[in-house]
Amino acid sequence: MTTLTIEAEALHKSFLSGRVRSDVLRGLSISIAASELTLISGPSGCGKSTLLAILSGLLRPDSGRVQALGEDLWRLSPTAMERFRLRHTGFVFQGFNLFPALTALEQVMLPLGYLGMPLAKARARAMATLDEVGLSSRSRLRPIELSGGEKQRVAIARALAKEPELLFVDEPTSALDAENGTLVIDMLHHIARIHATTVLCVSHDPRLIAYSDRVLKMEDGKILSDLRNSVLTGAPALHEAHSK
Ligand SMILES: Nc1ncnc2c1ncn2[C@@H]1O[C@H](COP(=O)(O)OP(=O)(O)OP(=O)(O)O)[C@@H](O)[C@H]1O
Repeated sequence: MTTLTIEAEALHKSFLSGRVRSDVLRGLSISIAASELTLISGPSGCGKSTLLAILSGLLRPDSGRVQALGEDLWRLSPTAMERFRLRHTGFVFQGFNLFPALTALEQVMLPLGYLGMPLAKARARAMATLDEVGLSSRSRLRPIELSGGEKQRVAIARALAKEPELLFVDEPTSALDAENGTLVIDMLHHIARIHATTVLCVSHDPRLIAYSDRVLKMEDGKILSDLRNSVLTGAPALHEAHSK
């Protein structure tokens, strides 16, 4: 049976630029299954990042509802929302968002400190997570000493170390070359599989499709199609499940 971790209903979001209002999400509904890598793809400006921000508790929708891990997300108080994000979610962004002054190990330890984890335990966990992304030998280096692919892997380790149920990923490969891009995609797939993490990724990188369990295509503020990858069930390619 599929367990749903995120269910959103009738999301609307518009932005005002000067006097012009643009409707970015127009009554979008979506359900995300647990322990899968779901990819949201679609043309530039169609609202992918806006949707991700709303589903992850970073941006309030104008209307509609988001149920995440059983919580009615946008009814939480600001403090409860902050706690929810700290305990249950991890983020990976296109620009890595690493602190220039911190080593790879310190970057990964940081959120564990916010969670109140004792230093020795946080250090051991951070080292184990860096090892998992193939960077144990790079733990003492600062971002300036790391390649783009390595920086993104540190960002993944930082998000993963606190073992979040939900991992939100925005354009993880757009700053990377083909080899590093593929490595990062493979890693996200591995995380969903091995850690049973729900990974929700927005990207227009077609390489991500083959690694995703499900691909949702967005256009004009709505989900146009919902494709399930049947690689896991032995079939070779994506097939159309249904469209909304
Ligand atoms: N804070 C904001 N204020 C005004 N307009 C915004 C804001 N955030 C997003 N938009 C607009 O909303 C639309 C959707 O943006 P969004 O970043 O969600 O698209 P996207 O599909 O992720 O695009 P891309 O693939 O290029 O990153 C765009 O037209 C963008 O300019």
